[in-house]
Amino acid sequence: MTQQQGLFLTLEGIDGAGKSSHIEALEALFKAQGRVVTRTREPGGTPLAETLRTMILTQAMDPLTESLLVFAARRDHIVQVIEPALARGEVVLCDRFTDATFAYQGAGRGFDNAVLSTLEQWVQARDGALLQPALTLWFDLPPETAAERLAGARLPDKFESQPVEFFRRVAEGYAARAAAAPRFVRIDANRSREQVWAQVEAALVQRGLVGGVKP
Ligand SMILES: Nc1ncnc2c1ncn2[C@@H]1O[C@H](COP(=O)(O)OP(=O)(O)OP(=O)(O)O)[C@@H](O)[C@H]1O
Ligand SMILES: Cc1cn([C@H]2C[C@H](O)[C@@H](COP(=O)(O)O)O2)c(=O)[nH]c1=O
Repeated sequence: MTQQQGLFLTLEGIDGAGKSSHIEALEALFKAQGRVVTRTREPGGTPLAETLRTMILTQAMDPLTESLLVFAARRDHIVQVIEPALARGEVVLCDRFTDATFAYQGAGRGFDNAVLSTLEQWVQARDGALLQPALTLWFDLPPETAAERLAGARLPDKFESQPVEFFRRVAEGYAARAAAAPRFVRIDANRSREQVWAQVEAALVQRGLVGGVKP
């Protein structure tokens, strides 16, 4: 039997946009197609990267330190989890990846995009190219609505405690990334869960990544 090609798919959006609410159904959808799925997240996905995640999400630090820790976690995640899973022909579903760094540290914190691009080159170099997702589902939701959804849902972490202006900049960062890369699919997240899921499923079907099977 020929091995299937690995597929790297990421979910992006501001905090509270609804990514995590759909990742389980996405996993089920690919499994229903006979695919093996590695579901993971950033920052995190390995013991070392999860330790770094705790630091990043709980401790105050300057934007360069934050960026270096995010990319250090990413490097370990790529080497230990993402690349091996892709080499085995699996579907890697990752809750956030480098677009989040450009959106949060770049647009949100105002950190230098050129430095982030250099770190990206170092960390994601792969056979003379850059490891990038094949598809990025961008959950686009107004920051005010995201804040309403998160209010009372859980205790806010360091990023979730930021004012709405921060998330406006992060959302603009995502919009700029999406305009520059055809791998992005905008999901209108300001809809019911069912309507959001219908857009996700349609995006995958349109690109021939899954058949029309319901999970
Ligand atoms: N379409 C929707 N309509 C209303 N509420 C929603 C919808 N989708 C998700 N929610 C709720 O909004 C909150 C945030 O959703 P979720 O945790 O999936 O967002 P997220 O993008 O993963 O956030 P984070 O990145 O901060 O983890 C949750 O309480 C969830 O139940
Ligand atoms: C990958 C990545 C993440 N962040 C921020 C974005 C979120 O606020 C948290 C992760 O929390 P989630 O509930 O798992 O979404 O980390 C960041 O600032 N930079 C990054 O590169």
